[in-house]
Amino acid sequence: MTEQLFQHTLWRKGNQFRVTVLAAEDQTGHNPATAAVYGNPQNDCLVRIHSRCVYGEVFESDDCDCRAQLRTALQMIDAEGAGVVIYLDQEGRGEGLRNKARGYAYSQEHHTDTFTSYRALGLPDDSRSYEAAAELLHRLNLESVRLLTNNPAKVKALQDNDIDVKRETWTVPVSESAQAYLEAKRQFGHMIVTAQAD
Ligand SMILES: Nc1nc2c(ncn2[C@@H]2O[C@H](COP(=O)(O)OP(=O)(O)OP(=O)(O)O)[C@@H](O)[C@H]2O)c(=O)[nH]1
Repeated sequence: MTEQLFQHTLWRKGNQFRVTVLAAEDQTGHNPATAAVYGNPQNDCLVRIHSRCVYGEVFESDDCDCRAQLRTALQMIDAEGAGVVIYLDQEGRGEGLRNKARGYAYSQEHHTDTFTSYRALGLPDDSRSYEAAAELLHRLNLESVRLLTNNPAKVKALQDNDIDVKRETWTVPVSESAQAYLEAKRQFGHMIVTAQAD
């Protein structure tokens, strides 16, 4: 089925932005890829592709960097006046909340990091896909972007979908309790330079 863009505006901290939802017309029951589009983004604009984390973003858990990254990306793009934040409903690195919660419980019982726990539970390290994000960028006429990420899989996924990517190195200050998570991501190949505690 052909996917369509559904668009409208919202306000954030006094600035208006455009919401762009990429979905099949009759798509209900799960959340499609969504973009917050600031200003009039052109090639080489700042882009953040962010996967859902209910613990960090909604419950304000300090155990991961998800909330800090999302807020920082929104602030940076808002400050530049143009750019895109794409939000993907890919909780728990694509495994969903049930398996994410199982992983957390396993980690707390066995003192393992998140990747070790997933493996012990027979789950893939990361089952996310970024095709919908690439499609959204194409629909926004963006062929090259400055991507806010430390995750090489996101860079490769966009490149594989014919988008030229310059990785925007960033360091988002996070609390002490997120350091173990950052270290696990680093060992898994994320290009995290330093992790600052606030
Ligand atoms: N299983 C599990 N998933 C987590 C944990 N903390 C965060 N996540 C998930 O990890 C993913 C983080 O996604 P993003 O913030 O988009 O990106 P990233 O892969 O960390 O890479 P960056 O672009 O560098 O931030 C989301 O799917 C979260 O739900 C955790 O402790 N355990």
